[in-house]
Amino acid sequence: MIMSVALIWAVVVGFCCLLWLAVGIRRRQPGEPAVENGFIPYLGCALQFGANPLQFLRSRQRKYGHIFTCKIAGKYIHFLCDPFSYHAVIRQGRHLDWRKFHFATSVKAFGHDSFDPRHGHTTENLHQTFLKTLQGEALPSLIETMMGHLQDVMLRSDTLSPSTDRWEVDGIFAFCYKVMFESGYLTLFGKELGEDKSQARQAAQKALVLNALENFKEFDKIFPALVAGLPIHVFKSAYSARENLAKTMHAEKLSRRQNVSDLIAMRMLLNDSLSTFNDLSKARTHVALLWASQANTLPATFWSLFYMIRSPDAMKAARAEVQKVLESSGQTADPSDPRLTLTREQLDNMPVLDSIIKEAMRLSSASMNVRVAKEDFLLHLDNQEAYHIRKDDVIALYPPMLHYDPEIYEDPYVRTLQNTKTEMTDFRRDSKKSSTFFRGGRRLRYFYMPFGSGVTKCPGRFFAIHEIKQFLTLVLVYFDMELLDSAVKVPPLDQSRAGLGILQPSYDVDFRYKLQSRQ
Ligand code: HEM
Repeated sequence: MIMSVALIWAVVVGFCCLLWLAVGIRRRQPGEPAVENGFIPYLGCALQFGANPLQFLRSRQRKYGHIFTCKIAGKYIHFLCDPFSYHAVIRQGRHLDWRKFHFATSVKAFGHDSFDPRHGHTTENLHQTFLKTLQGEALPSLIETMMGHLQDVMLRSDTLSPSTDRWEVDGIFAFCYKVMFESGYLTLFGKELGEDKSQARQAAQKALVLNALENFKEFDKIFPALVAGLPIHVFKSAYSARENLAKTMHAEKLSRRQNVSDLIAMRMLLNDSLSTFNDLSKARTHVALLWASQANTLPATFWSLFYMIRSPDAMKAARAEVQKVLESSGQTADPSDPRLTLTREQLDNMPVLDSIIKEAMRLSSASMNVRVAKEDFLLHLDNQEAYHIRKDDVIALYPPMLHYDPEIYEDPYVRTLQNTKTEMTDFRRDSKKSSTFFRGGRRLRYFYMPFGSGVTKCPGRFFAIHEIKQFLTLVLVYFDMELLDSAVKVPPLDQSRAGLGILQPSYDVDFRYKLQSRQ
């Protein structure tokens, strides 16, 4: 009896294996890139890729060359590793769909109805909404509001309560998280105070932001799993965290807030006028924007502050730059009346901070640029080779392959803020000069891509750089800061989020800060 059950199982397993071999794996057709199906049905190479994406891609690049195909979580992904061919993907955009993947990912993660106009829930051109409300004329007011909130959070509220005669010890990531989250949240979603400015009202407002922060953290933890396709219901606490956030973003709640950003105000209007979304779906679209505005900014701020504090040279140069900008605008920092302002032009003219932020992001960004083939087509690469791509296959660019390429960035891991050979790391040069980078003697068009590329390039990138610059400016003018361990190692990147943007540190790094005393 036991023998026959074992035999039946063996036959079933054997049959499944044959079925998988017959239909579950792809065979390379003439003219196609080399293909790796991986050993695990559906997942394919997902685990090997996930363990160390850069190492995985480099080893396949050595084996197969500029382009190869890997099955990952049910999708066939063509990884393009030749930076000179990145332009080819952008040029042949007519064969590629950038919306499909992005819209589908947002629906999966945030649970709202689709933004894809082809699905008929809305006619809003989301891309235009973002450009109108995050760039150009919309930018100065975002910057001004953020600067006010940053100073309120650092000095007026009880978030930090720093003093001149006592060092406070905190993790750098924890510090950046609480200051940037609260300031960014209030900048986008405004404050619910109305006429009532009583202490009780202020406390309720504070509690709302703190709850949002906790819910955001809980939800953000499982974000990679959602993108990989796992349903949110598997993660009970993350699901309720997301829904708690959505509850605070229903139209009637948001309409009570003051100083809501143009982005959220316009999205509310267009949700009502151009979509058939129900109230919950509308609220969830705002949660998606909260995530987009914070998930990368928080770790990017951490890495910027960490690398700056860690390098005495960088810190000295940054302090001098900040001092110069304040002097030239006739401002002095007064922590008891914190009202510094910096215009967009002044912020654009801070090459030292610019370099610190850009280098910090070069070393920590891992956003994968993804396009889906609309039809079978021939992808022409820079070296005149051409490859057949099948409909619905994915083409991916993985910028860390550039960011850590020693032929582009000499000593890519150690050069931060010490090497003066290239403009991006030379924090004394003028950032307005266009940077040029080469590989094998040829000038590169694409060498730095933390914000993505082409049509899907992050629309919030100017605001993001400005808000991190404002943050660094303020910590430099108001605080003295030191690492607890001046020889501390750079914490490893948490690779579980590889592909999704700026990676977080695997663990936090302690520092101490106190208010600068003024004579
Ligand atoms: C250091 C900070 C930031 C980084 C590194 C970053 C990076 C990115 C990346 C890589 C994408 C996807 C691009 C693609 O898929 O090809 C993206 C999309 C987006 N980002 Fe950012 N981002 C940052 C900050 C912000 C901020 C502060 C905002 C808003 C206030 C924002 C709003 C958005 C939006 C709305 C999208 C979706 C665009 C679309 O689908 O059309 N981002 N960002």
